[in-house]
Amino acid sequence: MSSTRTDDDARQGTPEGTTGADDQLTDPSPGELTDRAPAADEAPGAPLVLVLHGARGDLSRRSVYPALATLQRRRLLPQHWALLGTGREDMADDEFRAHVAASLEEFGHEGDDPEALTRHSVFCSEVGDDDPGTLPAALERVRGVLADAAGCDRDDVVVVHYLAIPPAAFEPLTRNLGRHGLTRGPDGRAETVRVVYEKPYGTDPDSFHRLDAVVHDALEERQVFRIDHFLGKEATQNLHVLRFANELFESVWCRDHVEQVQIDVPETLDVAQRAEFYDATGAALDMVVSHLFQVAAQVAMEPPKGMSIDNLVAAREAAIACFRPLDPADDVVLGQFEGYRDIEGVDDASTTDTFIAARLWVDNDRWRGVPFLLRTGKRMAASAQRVTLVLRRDPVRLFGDKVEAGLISLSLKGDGAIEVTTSIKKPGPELDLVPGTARLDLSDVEGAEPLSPYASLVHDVLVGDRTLFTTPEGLEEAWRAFAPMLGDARPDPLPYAPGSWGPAEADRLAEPHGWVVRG
Ligand SMILES: NC(=O)C1=CN([C@@H]2O[C@H](COP(=O)(O)OP(=O)(O)OC[C@H]3O[C@@H](n4cnc5c(N)ncnc54)[C@H](OP(=O)(O)O)[C@@H]3O)[C@@H](O)[C@H]2O)C=CC1
Ligand SMILES: O=C1O[C@H](COP(=O)(O)O)[C@@H](O)[C@H](O)[C@H]1O
Repeated sequence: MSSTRTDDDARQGTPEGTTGADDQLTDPSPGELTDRAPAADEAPGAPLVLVLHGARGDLSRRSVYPALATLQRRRLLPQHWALLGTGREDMADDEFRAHVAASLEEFGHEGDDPEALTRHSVFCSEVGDDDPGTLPAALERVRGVLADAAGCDRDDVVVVHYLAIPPAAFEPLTRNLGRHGLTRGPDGRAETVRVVYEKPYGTDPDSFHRLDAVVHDALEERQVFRIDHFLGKEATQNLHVLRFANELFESVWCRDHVEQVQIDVPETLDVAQRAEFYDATGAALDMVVSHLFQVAAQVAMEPPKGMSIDNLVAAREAAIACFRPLDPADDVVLGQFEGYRDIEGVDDASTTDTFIAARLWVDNDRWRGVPFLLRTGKRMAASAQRVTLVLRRDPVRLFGDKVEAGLISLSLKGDGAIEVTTSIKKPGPELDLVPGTARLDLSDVEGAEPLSPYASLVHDVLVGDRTLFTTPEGLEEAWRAFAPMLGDARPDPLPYAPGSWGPAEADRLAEPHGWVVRG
């Protein structure tokens, strides 16, 4: 998110703008770490220890190692760094390095250099309630080695704890990090220690409050980075640039010109790989209260006072504060795909939603009366991640009903794309109006070097940029708006055929235009 950083944003002694070396730790065993001299064109940065809790887990393999490999390849890691993987059972360093390499083999990208990552990697056992495990000692040793190599004080080494562990473990691990003195630097300063929380950060308002109280017992808010990876997507980051840097878009970004906003994430994906997690969660909790609400807020926000981190976060959260609590009776349709209950790990009588379509209202002057249509589900007809502003039709009606609604649409998938659909004259002898779409794939932009959401967000953590992370105030408002879905008013999920667009009742919500993503 560096394009929006300003000089006065807190950097907290971070390696902003550094160009990391690609091989400085020739033997990463704690106590034996060495470093090579930086090349002349490598800017120095604060050394970094990334402590990856849950290093053997699915998210680490699928997303975190590939993100680190990308950052390493793109020279976006600081010059001196190390990866400490943790787990409740110990593991030999060599085995861990093989695990990282195998993960990159499976989930990495062309050009990744596993060795450039594994030479920085060591494994240690997780901190427990009473037993500190091997982590605190390993951290101290690595901190010392990196400080020596960088020629800086041990106090200046930045430590990032990434909690890639099940959400139920967030509270106990946070307590244990505090208990074993891992939430502060050696000099007691908070600035050099950051903690990244995966989603979900609480599964209802109570668990959110409980977790946040534990987190704030152990950490200062500025140390906390709550990930919502939809905010890290290139196209999501482009939303406010598209709008605030271009009069063409900003001038129509309001109720006078926009008839509907659609945030649509249908997925063909099944849930069999994680049936137990999914059956306890469902589509609404998995996607809406987190990702879709945050993206809705990115669309709905008022122009921030400036482009600093604080201003952008405040603008996004002010938008969430205007979300009207969902009306489960009128504005929500839940679905469950046929055959879901036959999946191993799913309760035979499960009423878990695998689909949700919801109409969200944003009660402010800009958006009053404009429905924000949110939809997502598993086993649907197609996969897409699309934000669309459906524009009001030709106000002077010169062309009668021939004019299709104009669309401003962003695809959040992959590297992202921006599309504008307008009515045009079909070239030819007649005055035939047809819709025409201009599309810009963000990866085609000259000089573009798109980052995956995880690479982008991990990089932001390393440089201390909190723009794209959620805050307790914003989450509090998100839970307030979602709360009616947690009570007795929650509608029963309607059955839908796998490979379909969900229950037909969901089409009612998107009238009069209908869902833009239709296959
Ligand atoms: N997987 C994904 O694609 C996504 C995951 N997430 C989030 O990321 C986090 C991790 O998910 P994922 O990797 O799938 O989860 P896993 O179930 O794979 O667990 C990750 C690791 O956490 C450790 N672990 C398990 N239970 C505990 C515990 N009680 N205390 C401490 N450590 C524990 C285990 O390591 P060990 O046995 O070595 O201790 C395990 O390998 C979750 O919060 C999830 O919601 C978010 C988006 C996508
Ligand atoms: O967090 C989640 O997101 C994915 C979809 O996001 P993607 O960008 O990684 O495709 C979703 O499939 C999953 O259920 C949810 O937990």
